[in-house]
Amino acid sequence: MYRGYAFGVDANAVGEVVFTTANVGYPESLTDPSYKGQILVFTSPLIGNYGVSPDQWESDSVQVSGVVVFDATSPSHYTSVMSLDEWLRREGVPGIFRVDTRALTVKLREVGVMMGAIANSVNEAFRLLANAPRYDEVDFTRLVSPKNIISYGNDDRPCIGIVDCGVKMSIVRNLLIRGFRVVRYPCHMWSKALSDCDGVLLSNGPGNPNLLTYLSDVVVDIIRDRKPTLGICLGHQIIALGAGAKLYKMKYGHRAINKPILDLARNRVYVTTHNHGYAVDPQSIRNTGFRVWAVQPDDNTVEGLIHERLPILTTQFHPEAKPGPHDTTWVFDEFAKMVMGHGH
Ligand SMILES: NC(=O)CC[C@H](N)C(=O)O
Repeated sequence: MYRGYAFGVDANAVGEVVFTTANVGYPESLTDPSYKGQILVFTSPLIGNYGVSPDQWESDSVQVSGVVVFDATSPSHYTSVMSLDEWLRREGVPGIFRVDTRALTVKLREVGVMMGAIANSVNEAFRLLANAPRYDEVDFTRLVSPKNIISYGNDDRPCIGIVDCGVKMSIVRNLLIRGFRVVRYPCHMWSKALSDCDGVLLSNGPGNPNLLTYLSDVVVDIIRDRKPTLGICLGHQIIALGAGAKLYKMKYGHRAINKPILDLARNRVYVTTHNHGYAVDPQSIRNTGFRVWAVQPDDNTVEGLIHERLPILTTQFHPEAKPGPHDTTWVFDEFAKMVMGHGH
């Protein structure tokens, strides 16, 4: 139990408690649909310094279940239209501040991520936890996937179909600036994305990828159609699963904007943005037709796969960054080349 003071909306929250070490980019993180179902702890002590502005949002609402910070500060920035506190009130999301986030992070690192609740009393917290389903058992993707098809850009351009499991808007923007038309499909409509578009992007998204059995055939069809494909984060995990590899749940995941990845093909290191709690078992890649092209050098997590023969590329990290460094936006250039027929 960690005591603190309430901010944001006056309500309870329950979810998987995870931490991010990102010291900036809280508006982007809080609107990242991949955080659905999670209570996000910021290890950086001052969150809110530069307020909130809609051009920072990665989706149209705050996606986390609750926010834990040491200090929720008042904003001082010319782009800010509201404080973090006001934003969370409007969005109906509770926060708690003056929590010893260092002690909480050490606990999560040592024991692993776990379900947690933000509540006004211990009894209330226990009641919430007793009634909540476990994070790993809920299909959160269904909650953040769009209900209808959404298109961006001119019809005369080559088209990328996003199988949208909760895509971050920066991914859409990275495709638009490379001259593509972009169409977001509800994830159960993946076969239409394949048939209607020149390339396919399997997006990031929340929750346990093993539950998404309705997406397992997408990989079979991508391989059969030789469809140029980019898989990002959850999309990378779906491609790995569909190819016959296995996933495991990490003890406390990678959520940061300064994670190194080692590019084994180019022998280079990039600093990248991560937000994942599951990862691909490297042993299980053998005989799938894929090879590992990137790893995280601290713990050897698989950070990218590439097909031996077909134009299929994946990243466990986030090439779109937001928040984070732009070292790996070239991944979108590679994908663009694959779609235009002169890449890998
Ligand atoms: N950002 C993502 O796409 C996250 C993927 C998956 N939900 C995980 O936690 O590993």
